[in-house]
Amino acid sequence: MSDDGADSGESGDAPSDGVPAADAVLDDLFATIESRKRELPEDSYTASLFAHEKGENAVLEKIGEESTEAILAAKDDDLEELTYESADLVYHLLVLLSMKDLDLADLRGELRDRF
Ligand SMILES: N=c1c2ncn([C@@H]3O[C@H](COP(=O)(O)OP(=O)(O)OP(=O)(O)O)[C@@H](O)[C@H]3O)c2ncn1[C@@H]1O[C@H](COP(=O)(O)O)[C@@H](O)[C@H]1O
Repeated sequence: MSDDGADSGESGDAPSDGVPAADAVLDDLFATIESRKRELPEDSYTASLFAHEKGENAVLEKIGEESTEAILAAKDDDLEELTYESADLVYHLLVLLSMKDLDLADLRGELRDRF
């Protein structure tokens, strides 16, 4: 996928305030993650995952934690918390895909092939 437009809401249908439209948010988030991987800015949490001394274990641990938190929220029927933890989980999964040089096209292709 293209790395252009990372962080600037340039997916074509973004509002002028730079926040991506809901249907573009995964693409814009992934473009931002790819940009952080490339540029490694010091103040970026995403960049800290790519540069972490634990290597990929840092993001794998976060995926484990966020999965557990999502499960606990579901067991509690706490839908707001489930949504919040699911967003944390998806974000960290996208970081993992990027770390492994996969992208949203790979994920979309796999899901589409299951229809
Ligand atoms: N979507 C996310 C995102 N989701 C989660 N996180 C971070 O993931 C970390 C999760 O930590 P924790 O497990 O402690 O979760 P918590 O929410 O703090 O607390 P609990 O889940 O334990 O209740 C926090 O530091 C969050 O800030 C994210 N950090 C960044 N992004 C996106 O990435 C973009 C770039 O961010 P930077 O790399 O920081 O510039 C941002 O603009 C966002 O769009």
